[in-house]
Amino acid sequence: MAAGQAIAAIAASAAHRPGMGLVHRVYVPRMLGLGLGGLAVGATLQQRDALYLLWPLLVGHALLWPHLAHWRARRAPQPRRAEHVNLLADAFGGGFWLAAMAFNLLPSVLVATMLGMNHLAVGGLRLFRRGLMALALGTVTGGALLGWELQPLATQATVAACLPFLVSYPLVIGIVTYRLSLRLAEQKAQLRELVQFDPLTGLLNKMHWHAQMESEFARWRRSARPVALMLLDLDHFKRINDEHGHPAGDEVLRHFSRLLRHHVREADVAGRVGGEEFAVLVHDCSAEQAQFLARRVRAALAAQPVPVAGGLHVTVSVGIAEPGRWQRDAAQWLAEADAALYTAKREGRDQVCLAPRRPR
Ligand SMILES: Nc1nc2c(ncn2[C@@H]2O[C@H](COP(=O)(O)OP(=O)(O)OP(=O)(O)O)[C@@H](O)[C@H]2O)c(=O)[nH]1
Repeated sequence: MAAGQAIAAIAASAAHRPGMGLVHRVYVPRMLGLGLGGLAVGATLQQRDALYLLWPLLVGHALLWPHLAHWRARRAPQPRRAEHVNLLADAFGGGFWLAAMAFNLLPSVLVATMLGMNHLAVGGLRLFRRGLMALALGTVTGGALLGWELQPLATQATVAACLPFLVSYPLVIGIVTYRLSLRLAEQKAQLRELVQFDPLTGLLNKMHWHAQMESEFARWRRSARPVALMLLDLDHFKRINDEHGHPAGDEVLRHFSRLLRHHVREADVAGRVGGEEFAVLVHDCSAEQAQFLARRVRAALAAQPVPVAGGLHVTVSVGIAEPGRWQRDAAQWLAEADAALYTAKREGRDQVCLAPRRPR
């Protein structure tokens, strides 16, 4: 993906309010969890001939609450916080049903475990602890309203009613987690693009190109494999901006970067290191050989006017330097290429200059 697309993708996701992703992610699991959990609770209520009044409450909680919770969180100024409150309300409701089921062991453990899993997944230990408190509060409320009873054994029908919840809910959570991890990997790749590449040209940006230059210099010190550093600076670029506007200047930069990419090899490292300044690390190449490459780039630029403002003729000045034992560090290597570029500018532009050779 080009760096420009990465910016657009990240900007698009930033356009959503923070926390909306969470609100959408918990919607389906809550619908399924409460729907199938409600089935297990219903079977237990049936088993113990519970209060008639509990049935509409159960239907409302299992079938209506997930939509109400989603609607509430979507409209909240802070969706993430609202969703956390919803999750605590889930726990309170769960606690109430534990008391209403007279702590029937299988559905009670199932409900408490699934709630705990949700809280841990969404808000870590902090939400888990708060969820436990909400669960306890719901249990106390249920016990106080309905009386404290203990009927831990489940009938066959209750066990059967627990199975769909037991089987499907972890699978759904698995799918949600997998999709989340895919999204995170995608965003990580987008961020990597942003950190490394120049959004206008798609070449390496200054910071990353400099890092490559440093490691290339270190590699050369170890192996002495030839490498040349080429600095290319478009001539009188300010005039292009002034006479034809900034967008035309941007098109010139894009045009030149395409041309540069076309002429260097895949292994060479090209970057945009300033407004209209580009740099290439040309591998397995002496300064003299790099000079041929630079002349080819210069000739190609001269032969292909940039397709803006009826065809703009642009020229480029180039400075080239090799690494040498006399250089303390990569910065000195770069300074020599820069001095050669300065010579090319001073001597009339549109030309290629080599840094003077020194004894190795
Ligand atoms: N369109 C556009 N212009 C840029 C960008 N970045 C820097 N510039 C412009 O590039 C111009 C560079 O001008 P100078 O440094 O004076 O260089 P120059 O006009 O090319 O002159 P010489 O290098 O001496 O030939 C400035 O006008 C900057 O505003 C960019 O991303 N897009």
